[in-house]
Amino acid sequence: MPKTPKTLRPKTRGPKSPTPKSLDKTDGAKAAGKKASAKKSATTPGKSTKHTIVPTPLPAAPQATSDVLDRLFAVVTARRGTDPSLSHSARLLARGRRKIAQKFGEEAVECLIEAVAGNRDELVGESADVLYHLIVMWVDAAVQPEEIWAELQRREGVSGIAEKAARPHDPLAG
Ligand SMILES: N=c1c2ncn([C@@H]3O[C@H](COP(=O)(O)OP(=O)(O)OP(=O)(O)O)[C@@H](O)[C@H]3O)c2ncn1[C@@H]1O[C@H](COP(=O)(O)O)[C@@H](O)[C@H]1O
Repeated sequence: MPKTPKTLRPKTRGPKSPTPKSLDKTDGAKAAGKKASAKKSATTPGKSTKHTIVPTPLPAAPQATSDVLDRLFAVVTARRGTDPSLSHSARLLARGRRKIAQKFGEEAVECLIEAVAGNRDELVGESADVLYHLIVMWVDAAVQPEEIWAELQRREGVSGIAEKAARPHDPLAG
């Protein structure tokens, strides 16, 4: 039976909407303020009192940073050789390099489709899929994330235009 195209399958992962509003500190404080003033007017109808209710700030959501990539790499590395029925990473790693590369390619294509279509939220979700599958590929190939970070750092401050112009001229390139 032909496989259902992945784009038609329901996605179980991927933030389809940005950070929930309830996690937003500013909105939370606003909401708490509204609630407090509603309470206040309910207890003192038509008259203001000298009591001020200070809203309790909601705890801030932990800041998401790119450190998550290092943590994900450690988790995927630890999954290697574990029960494939319990871990998607273990399953992918057990299926081998070709399958891992294929999955990465599929996710990359889905990512570019969303980019071209201008679907911003879907692009965020697909980008996370691409990074996850790229990390599985690094684990399979025994590439450490630090090697990638070092390569990016080496390139820092070097314009791509300047780098290309400095390459030895290839007479066959025209
Ligand atoms: N970030 C991810 C992540 N992104 C996507 N996926 C999974 O990737 C799968 C993609 O499904 P597909 O149908 O495309 O792929 P498939 O099941 O290989 O299907 P076929 O193509 O073989 O038919 C889904 O099961 C997603 O849940 C992920 N699975 C795991 N992680 C991270 O990896 C950690 C470890 O996960 P496990 O290894 O599953 O414990 C988790 O805690 C997460 O942090």
